[in-house]
Amino acid sequence: MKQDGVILIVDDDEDILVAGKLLLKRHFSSVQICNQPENIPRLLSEQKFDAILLDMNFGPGESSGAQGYLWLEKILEIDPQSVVIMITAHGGVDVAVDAMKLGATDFIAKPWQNEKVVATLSAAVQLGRTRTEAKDLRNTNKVLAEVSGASSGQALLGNSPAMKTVFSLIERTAPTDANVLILGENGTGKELIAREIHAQSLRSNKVFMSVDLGSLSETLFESELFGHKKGAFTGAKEDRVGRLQAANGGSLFLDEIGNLPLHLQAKLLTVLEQRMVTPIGANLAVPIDVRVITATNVSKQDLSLESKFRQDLLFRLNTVEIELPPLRKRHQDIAVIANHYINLYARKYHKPVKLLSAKALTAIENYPWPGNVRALRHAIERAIILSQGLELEPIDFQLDPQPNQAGDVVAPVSVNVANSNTIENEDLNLDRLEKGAIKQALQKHRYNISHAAKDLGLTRAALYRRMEKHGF
Ligand SMILES: Nc1ncnc2c1ncn2[C@@H]1O[C@H](COP(=O)(O)OP(=O)(O)OP(=O)(O)O)[C@@H](O)[C@H]1O
Repeated sequence: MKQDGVILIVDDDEDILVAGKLLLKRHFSSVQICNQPENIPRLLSEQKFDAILLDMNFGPGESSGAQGYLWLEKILEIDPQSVVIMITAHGGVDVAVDAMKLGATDFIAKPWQNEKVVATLSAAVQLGRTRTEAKDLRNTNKVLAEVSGASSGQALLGNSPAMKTVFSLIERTAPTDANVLILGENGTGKELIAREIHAQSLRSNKVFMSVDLGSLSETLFESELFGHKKGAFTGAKEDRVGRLQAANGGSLFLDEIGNLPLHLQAKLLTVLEQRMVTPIGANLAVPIDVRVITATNVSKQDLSLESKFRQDLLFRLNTVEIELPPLRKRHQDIAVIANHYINLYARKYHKPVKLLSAKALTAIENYPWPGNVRALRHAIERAIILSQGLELEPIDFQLDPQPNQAGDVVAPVSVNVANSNTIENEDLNLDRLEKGAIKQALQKHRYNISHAAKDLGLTRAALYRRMEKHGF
């Protein structure tokens, strides 16, 4: 069977070209020949060759190899990944060795032995493919690092004294490698802050790896974080690199760290102390270099309970602590964030940019936003889509009257599906029932997404998707 490989033979001796083509055609999928090296740049620009067989001497009586060196250099200049095999005259080993110092992969001496030529080219083609794959991988990694490492393109906004303190903390902390713990309710912008820290850090051109511990099932935690070897447990069909290892060189953002079970807290602590990670089922530990940024919506008070969170791990994680107050406690941020998203969604939905009416601004500034900035953002998106007037009015925001200033829930909820198997409400529309159940769960758990998701039997990610769908 022919090997998948595209080969180019460059030689001014027609006999060599014909013999080489006849031989190699039987073993490789494509063989091209060229009797004038001047055509090499054009050929390389037209096609990718897995291996190039290049003569050392062109022109009658030439034996110095100078032409071969020249064209070898030219080829590597055009594509440094090229795999070039030199064709040397009998006894021209010195010349071949010099060519290899310049970057040739191997050489074949004339007159050649067919088996040797095929074997050399077969290895060369494989090397060529591996080099191309490695280059593609490097490029993919670079793009991934750029995409994930960038500040997500989202502006971190705020005028409040609390946000000014946060900006200053980010600026001072980012360039150090200090671990940072971000505390705040769901939707306050913890992930945005983590990305900003990474973007302003010396690791900004490396990967930013985010792991939402709130949406992982307990069985997945360990393998997701630490990785596993093939066969380490039922279902481990192949080796898997853990997130800690994948974040090597960059920053690892562990969201909802409060959800990490106690026994894995111990394992994480060991990894951070030793800067080594051992995938499940592996014998060898792998060194890692990551900056760890964590976030949680668990209160500081709860986090300092040894029964819930290992205090030695907490001290490792909270070298710097950033506390993000809920939006209702920093209403000076509301106008600037609202205007930013009005512009963004007007562009997205091809709508005219509208101003907030004075009444609308007062309404959103006085609303307690139990879902914080995430909910404000969704409310703006909905308002942009629905608004028909010249300005955005309070009615466009469909603000629920239920929470009072302190964020306490006081309003009754219209749909009750939580405690009974029979649905008393007349409305059996599944979509509305789902919306009602989500609303009820969010209110019950004061917009704690992890708890609401658990109550609804959903992962956090699934709840977010549904919240988005229903415009929460
Ligand atoms: N200061 C801010 N300026 C602009 N947008 C913000 C700000 N804070 C949060 N947002 C937006 O609000 C949404 C939620 O932010 P983010 O995911 O960072 O919150 P979080 O606290 O990590 O939430 P969770 O605890 O649920 O994971 C995002 O769309 C984010 O862009």
